[in-house]
Amino acid sequence: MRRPQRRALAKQSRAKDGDEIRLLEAWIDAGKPLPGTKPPPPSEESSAANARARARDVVAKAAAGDYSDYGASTRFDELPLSKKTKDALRKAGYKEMSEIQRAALPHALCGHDVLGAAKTGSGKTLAFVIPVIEKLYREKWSQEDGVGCIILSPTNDLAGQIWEVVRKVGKHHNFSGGAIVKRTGIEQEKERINSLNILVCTPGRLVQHFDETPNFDCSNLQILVLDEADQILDKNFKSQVDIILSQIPKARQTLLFSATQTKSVKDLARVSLKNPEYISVHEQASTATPDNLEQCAMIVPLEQKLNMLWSFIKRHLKSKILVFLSSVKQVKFVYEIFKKLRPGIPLKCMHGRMKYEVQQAIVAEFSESTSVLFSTDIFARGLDIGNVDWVVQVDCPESVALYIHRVGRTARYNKKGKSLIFLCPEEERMLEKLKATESKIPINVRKPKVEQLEQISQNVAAVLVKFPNLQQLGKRAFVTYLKSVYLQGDKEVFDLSRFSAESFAAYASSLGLPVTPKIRFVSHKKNVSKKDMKDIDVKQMKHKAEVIEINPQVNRYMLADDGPDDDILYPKKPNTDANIYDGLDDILSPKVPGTDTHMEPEKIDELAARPLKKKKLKINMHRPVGTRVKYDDEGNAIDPLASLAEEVGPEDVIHKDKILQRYAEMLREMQEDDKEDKAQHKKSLHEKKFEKKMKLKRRRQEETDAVSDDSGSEPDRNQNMSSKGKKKYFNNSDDDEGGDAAKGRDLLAQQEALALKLLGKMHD
Ligand SMILES: Nc1ncnc2c1ncn2[C@@H]1O[C@H](COP(=O)(O)OP(=O)(O)OP(=O)(O)O)[C@@H](O)[C@H]1O
Repeated sequence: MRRPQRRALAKQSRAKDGDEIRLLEAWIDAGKPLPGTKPPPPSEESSAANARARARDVVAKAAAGDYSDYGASTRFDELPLSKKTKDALRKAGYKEMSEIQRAALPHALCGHDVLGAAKTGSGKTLAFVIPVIEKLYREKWSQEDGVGCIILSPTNDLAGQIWEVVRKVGKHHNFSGGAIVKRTGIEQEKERINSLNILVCTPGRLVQHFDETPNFDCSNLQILVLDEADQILDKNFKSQVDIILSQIPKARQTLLFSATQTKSVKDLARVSLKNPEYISVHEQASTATPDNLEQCAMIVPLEQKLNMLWSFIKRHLKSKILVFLSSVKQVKFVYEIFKKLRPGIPLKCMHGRMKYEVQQAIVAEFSESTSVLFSTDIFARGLDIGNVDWVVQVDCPESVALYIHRVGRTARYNKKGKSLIFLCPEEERMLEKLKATESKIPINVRKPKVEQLEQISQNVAAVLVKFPNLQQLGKRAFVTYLKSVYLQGDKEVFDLSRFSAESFAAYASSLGLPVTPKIRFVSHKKNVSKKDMKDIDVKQMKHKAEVIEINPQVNRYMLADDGPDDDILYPKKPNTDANIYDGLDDILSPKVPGTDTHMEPEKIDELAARPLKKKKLKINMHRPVGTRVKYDDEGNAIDPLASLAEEVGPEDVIHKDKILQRYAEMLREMQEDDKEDKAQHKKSLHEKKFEKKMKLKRRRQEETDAVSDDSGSEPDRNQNMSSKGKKKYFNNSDDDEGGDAAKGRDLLAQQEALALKLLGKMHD
């Protein structure tokens, strides 16, 4: 009895969906925004009650065939969205649209390709998730239709986060989908991937499925989304994205979003956008970063960075702080050391070498509690953690764009936040870039209060003595930091030759290391695959912790999931928004009025307290690729040619001349051996022959003796016979043949002996 009822209900619901889809399609078509149009500013009279009434009115009119121009909507419920989506949005607390949502949703809903740019934390995720769900709903997509949408994200964690938003918004719909991340094994994924309608994944994982999953089919794809599009389209993902684009239909909708959007025509041509809407809602804004973000920079010499970070944390024990370092080793080292030194606030660390579940657990914990999270750039883009008070960049970001993404982990969606970046004096150029008008970053330079700077190098050294394994980690943190600087593409900012050998030594000692680890920079073969290069590095690091070779072709991202010290201070540049920095008084820096951004030399002397006068390393970073710079024990660069002899060890290179010489020697030896063998063989033949002769002689003698004992005639006959026999023995043709055969055997034996010798020599 129940079954027919259920079937009837399903039928009813399908009919209802069908009606709703017809209504939505008519509404979308009738009220769609004209290409290139932006929404008008929201009207003033929007009390919550008014807005709700207006939304009800809009929907009622649409149902009656009077479709509104939804391009001007300010609330989600004024848009031509399915009831299921609206209900989910309402339950999740999303009512008013953000600026990017207002601008992008009307275009995306009516099927336009969109290239969306808006500040970090401004709600870009919903701006692409809603159109995805609505498109599949209107297409009546079901499990049997296979993959209808792919959302690409640069990291697994971000893919997981986006999937959660898809789940939240699509919870009343019947789509299947998932974040294809390393949590589930690839084999399990292969089994289910063809039945998923919405895939959220990294380009690498998707390509793996194209390569390995039988019958993996995306030929029905309706929408492709690239979150953090500029990163997905950059050279690090190029080959993977090209494969993906070759496997999906060209007739699709494409949505590209990022806070730092690509404007490269080449990039956009690759994704074959069709009349895209370029929506950059904050293009006219005075800042590229969130308005509620207070930003500050400090010039900190390499060897004082750890002290500075420690002192900062000790003064912010009630804050949620996200700290960016440039390599996994640094993250691990700083985390382990600070944990041992107990600053009085929970510490966490996160990097790409962790299991996905562990990363998720850490993110969840960090969201909940006041703590310090040390992280690589795996966390820099997209991740949405509530209420981060401070973002501290201990190591300089590789670009202004990365700076924007890192600081964007705080001050999200109307919340307040603060950020602090430590820059070495050698990286001063980055400060200029951040302050450049076109960067639109209102950053304020502060100088720390020296008296509040805690010197922890000795404590760190004591920890290393107690925990020797941390010493290894310290060495690796040291070398990977230098490595990351060396591998940076922007040599205006990252130039190791600007650092003195003494600052390296002081940096090593600030990490508690008793000696400065040796570093060697090497260029490896061209055309080595990224994976191989990574392996080379890892291998080298495994067996020689102190001498690390750096391949300039190793991409920086490879390290990412793999720092600096003293305070030099810039006087603060006058800023018309000076009072927005009031909240920063509590870092370690009093405000210094003035316009000059030069370093104060007396401060450098006072604070850096460097043991020796700076001596510049003679490193030519602009040398042609393929040459190697080596350093001696003091850290001085050795002339590449001078070090060539040393570099080319017998085990490294096989010399052709030497090989030929060795072969000639072997041949001579073998010929001599040959002569000896022949002589030996001849001798042994002679001996045998002689022995036979003697035997015969003896026998004949015996016979003669026997005959002489007999009667007369017979012995002559016998003698004749024996002499005949003797003659016959030596002269008959059989015997002649036997002699040739013996010669042949001898020759064969000689050859075998020779071959054996030759083999023996070769093995030697
Ligand atoms: N309309 C809205 N109303 C209320 N909160 C919203 C709205 N849209 C988004 N949010 C919230 O704002 C926060 C940031 O959103 P989201 O992660 O989409 O930002 P983003 O622009 O993608 O940032 P990023 O550039 O860092 O990736 C999230 O916590 C999200 O839940």
